Amino acid sequence: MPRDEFVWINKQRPSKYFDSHIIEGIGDDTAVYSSSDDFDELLCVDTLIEDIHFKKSTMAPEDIGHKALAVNISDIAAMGGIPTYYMVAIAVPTTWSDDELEGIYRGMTELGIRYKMDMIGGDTVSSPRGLMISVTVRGKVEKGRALLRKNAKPGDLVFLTNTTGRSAAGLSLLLDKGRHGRFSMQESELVQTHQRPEPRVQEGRAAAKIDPLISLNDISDGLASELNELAEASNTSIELWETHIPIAKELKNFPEKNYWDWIFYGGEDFELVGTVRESDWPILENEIEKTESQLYVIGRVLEGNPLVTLLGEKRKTILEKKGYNHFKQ
Ligand SMILES: Nc1ncnc2c1ncn2[C@@H]1O[C@H](COP(=O)(O)OP(=O)(O)OP(=O)(O)O)[C@@H](O)[C@H]1O
Ligand SMILES: Cc1ncc(C[n+]2csc(CCOP(=O)(O)O)c2C)c(N)n1
Ligand SMILES: [Mg+2]
Ligand SMILES: [Mg+2]
Ligand SMILES: [Mg+2]
Repeated sequence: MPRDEFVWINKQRPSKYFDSHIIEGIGDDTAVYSSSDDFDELLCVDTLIEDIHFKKSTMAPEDIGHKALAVNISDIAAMGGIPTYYMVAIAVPTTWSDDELEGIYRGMTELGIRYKMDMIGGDTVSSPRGLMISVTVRGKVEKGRALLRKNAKPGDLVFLTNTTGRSAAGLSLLLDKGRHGRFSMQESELVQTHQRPEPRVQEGRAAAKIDPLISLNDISDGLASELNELAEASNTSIELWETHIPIAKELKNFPEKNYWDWIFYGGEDFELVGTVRESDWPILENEIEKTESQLYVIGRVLEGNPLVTLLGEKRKTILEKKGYNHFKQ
């Protein structure tokens, strides 16, 4: 039987933590620990590997640098936090030139500057095959206000920023034509979403204003997978309403018939999905209006076993946790 990434990680979870300052260890988008009277610290690490997360044919060096930092900033956003510092570990094969490495750092630094983040260290090694870049990001959030997955409560509305499936559609185009291929305007939008995801920090900060605290997750492995994680962490059941799921205009015009697979299971959207009490919905809507993002209600949290279901006009289907799973591809 193939291993499952999530089952495996759960097995590594220590039964207790020595340090009483740890608020959340393994199990959310970032670790959370208390540091001062005003702020809690957030810490996360995500890694990109050549041929798994990118190929030279799908991403320019600048895109790889941007994305390696962006996916981590996205985890800070998913906690409602502000990113502050980062460290970079890189393993480099001889097949990568100095210019390409400069490009990676250019893409990363440009994004870091936009968020006023400081790069404070890292590590450099050689690699026998394939480039690896692993970024560790530290962030902060007002004391006791991290937006944990377990905050979802029965009765909450499920919300999503913008649309999903665009990154997977962009990847499909890139695998087909290569990054120097000819793309229509709409195709270029999809490609851009895949290569340069924009972390939703402003949106996470907007969500963090709501009291009591809401639940939030960023979408790396796919909408279905992330909602299953929310359901598991909060011991609730989640029902999605098919007619409420937003479909990006670029997907509607896409010749590919089955964009629903990309929407639910594609991954790497780095949008935010969460749950909010119905009475707080207008406040969230008002706060998100101040950002560049659209906000959609896509379902409701119910009591019951951790499960994600999709209610269509005629039928009800279970959305399995079958997004991207590193041990199952
Ligand atoms: N090898 C590992 N050892 C210990 N803890 C891990 C390991 N891999 C992941 N974790 C922890 O498991 C939890 C879930 O990690 P995961 O990487 O799935 O979250 P994510 O970063 O939100 O998702 P993604 O990596 O798909 O962007 C986090 O708390 C993370 O720190
Ligand atoms: C060349 C190429 N092939 C496939 C993919 C798709 N992909 C890779 S990892 C991942 C999930 C998120 O990763 P993680 O769980 O590490 O955050 C997805 C959707 C890609 N980006 N590039
Ligand atoms: Mg995450
Ligand atoms: Mg991770
Ligand atoms: Mg992540």
